[in-house]
Amino acid sequence: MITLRGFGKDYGDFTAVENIDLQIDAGEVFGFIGPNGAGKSTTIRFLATLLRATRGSGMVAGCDVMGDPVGVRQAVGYMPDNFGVYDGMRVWEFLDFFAVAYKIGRTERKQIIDNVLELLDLSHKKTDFVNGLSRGMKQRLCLAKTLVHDPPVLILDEPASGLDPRARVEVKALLKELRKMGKTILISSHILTELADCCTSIGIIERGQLLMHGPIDSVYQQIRRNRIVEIQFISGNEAGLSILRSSESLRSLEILPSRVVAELETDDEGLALLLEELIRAGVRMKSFNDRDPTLEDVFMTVTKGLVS
Ligand SMILES: Nc1ncnc2c1ncn2[C@@H]1O[C@H](COP(=O)(O)OP(=O)(O)OP(=O)(O)O)[C@@H](O)[C@H]1O
Repeated sequence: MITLRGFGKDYGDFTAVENIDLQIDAGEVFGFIGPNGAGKSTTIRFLATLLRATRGSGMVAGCDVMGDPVGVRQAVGYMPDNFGVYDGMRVWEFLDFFAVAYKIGRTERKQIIDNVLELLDLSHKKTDFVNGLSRGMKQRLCLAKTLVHDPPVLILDEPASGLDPRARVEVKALLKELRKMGKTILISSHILTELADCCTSIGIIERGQLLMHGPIDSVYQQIRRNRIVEIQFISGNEAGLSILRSSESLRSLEILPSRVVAELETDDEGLALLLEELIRAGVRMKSFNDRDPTLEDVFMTVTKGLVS
């Protein structure tokens, strides 16, 4: 549904995105992850036909991004990272404005607006002024406007940024609903945990380079050779830390107030030996937990060496 071939963008002599190759299949929810300034919005704005590529090309729903921008716009619902509205615009007028832009007829528009408002739980705000809505509701309204022309592809730039936890949960639930409706979704975020449970695949971008991408399970597996162990000491902390530090398999060590998080390049046997060594040295622990990597672990592992 979305393909990038050698996409790159320079702003003057600054390279914001190098050469990205990417493929997102129909029905996927692709999480585009990277810190501020990594090149997410630049890539997204290209796919939304708002920016020309310096090199490479892209296809969305069978339409060439640069050769057939009108076709791409018809296929895409785009949510920018920030959006403005005219003063004095009511919720239904905002949606009507976009529906007219997509050349949807008057009677059809009324029905569509009611449907998307219902889907996004905004029916009761239909005649309110947009500027009077809470941030969470504004984000939902912006999501609603991406749906008015029923596009197969949604491209959402940080849809949950600045929202409180409850509103973020609502956005996630909506994404799941939209996926069930068969939409292909590209969603960007710099908050990793935000995307962990709603994506089917992810791409990690850092300084304009796509460092890794693929189905979320295979990305986890690729870093699975590094084990993340959380240890809670009761006593013998110093001896415990010194054993960890002298372990050849140690890749990183994070000392938190409540626990120690060690990343070790080892297998089950290696972990068992380490645990034995700690116990033999008299270190007392209330937990030694080999936990599954989180999206954050994936990100830290993948970007290692590139993030200064
Ligand atoms: N119009 C522009 N002119 C010059 N530099 C730009 C322009 N737009 C973006 N950049 C630069 O390109 C780089 C990538 O920016 P981009 O907005 O794509 O990153 P991002 O990953 O979306 O970050 P954020 O999460 O902060 O939005 C940044 O260093 C940014 O300063």
